[in-house]
Amino acid sequence: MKTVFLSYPLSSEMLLERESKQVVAIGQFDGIHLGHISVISNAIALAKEKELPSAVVTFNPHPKEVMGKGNYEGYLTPLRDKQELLADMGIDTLYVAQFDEEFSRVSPQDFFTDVLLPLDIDTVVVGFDFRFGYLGAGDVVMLRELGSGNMNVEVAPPYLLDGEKVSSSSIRRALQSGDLQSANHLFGRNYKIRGIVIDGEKRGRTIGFPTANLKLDDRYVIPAKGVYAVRAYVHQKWIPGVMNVGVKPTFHDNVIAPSYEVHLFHFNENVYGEHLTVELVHFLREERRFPSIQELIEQIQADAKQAEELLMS
Ligand SMILES: Cc1cc2nc3c(=O)[nH]c(=O)nc-3n(C[C@H](O)[C@H](O)[C@H](O)COP(=O)(O)O)c2cc1C
Ligand SMILES: Nc1ncnc2c1ncn2[C@@H]1O[C@H](COP(=O)(O)OP(=O)(O)OP(=O)(O)O)[C@@H](O)[C@H]1O
Repeated sequence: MKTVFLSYPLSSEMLLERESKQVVAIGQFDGIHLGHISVISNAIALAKEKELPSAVVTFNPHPKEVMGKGNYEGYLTPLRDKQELLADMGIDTLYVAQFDEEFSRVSPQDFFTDVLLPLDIDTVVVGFDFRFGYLGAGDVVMLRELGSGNMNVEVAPPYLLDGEKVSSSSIRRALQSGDLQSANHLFGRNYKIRGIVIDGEKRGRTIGFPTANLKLDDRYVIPAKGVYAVRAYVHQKWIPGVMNVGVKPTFHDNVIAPSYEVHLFHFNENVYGEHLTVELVHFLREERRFPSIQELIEQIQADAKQAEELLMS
């Protein structure tokens, strides 16, 4: 998959020499959840049928990060994860439109004329509630009007699960409240985060549970504080383990930023400075303050046993 970065207004260097038209899905697609997958698969199927290449247009940073003045809760799939997932799905080109204040003020008409038309689109695929342009003033009715005579417009119906529209917002809420099971159900896969292993306080070893402390690579949505059964991709293998996301209240007061600590089972290799991908499989319990270190150790032993059983089943 090629990734092409676009900034507004588009220049000719951003537009590759094209041999044919293409089928393009447009959206923020943070999470690449089941709803997004249905829209994108629609584009891929149409592209196959028409023997044309497939593409996705997305926006980066997330418009809510740019417009939200720092209140943004984080990404489910930062750009790198999005690229990986879309490449795996078989998308040929990913267009990443640089989202900034100026781009946010582009009208729906100008977005169509200045961004979509130059992409040489045969068919554009969007979800039923797609909005575009300044203040989200453009919708699928307007897209069909603008498209008429220029390109086909395909609108994917709502993708529902248990009667509700699958959305990035509902997945963010589920992750933040410890409902990992719902989040993973809505993703259609397990949530993953990626980070580099940094020095911790080196206490883990002394309590019998050495942990790899992660500094996340991107501004991910912070999952609920607590203990998770996980698998980590390290040295080309998926290794089961437990992760604590939290502030270690047994040892610290007034810590705000949570740490991500992973204890891998039956693993004794040096991973400092390496990048780990951690897949969150089950939420086990909330983080607690223990009256003694011994009680914390006993609880971690129980967590590890429970995680190992769950991950084996
Ligand atoms: C599975 C697991 C569960 C944990 N649960 C808690 C907890 O409930 N409360 C707490 O204060 N610390 C908890 N911790 C964090 C430990 O206190 C921490 O791993 C230890 O202090 C080592 O920290 P360090 O690697 O920064 O040295 C947990 C750690 C693991 C691996
Ligand atoms: N459940 C769904 N069914 C069908 N189309 C969807 C669904 N969710 C999103 N889409 C479509 O996918 C594209 C990207 O949507 P977007 O990422 O804004 O959706 P979202 O998951 O609802 O996000 P948020 O919760 O942040 O509003 C849009 O074209 C949108 O209409």
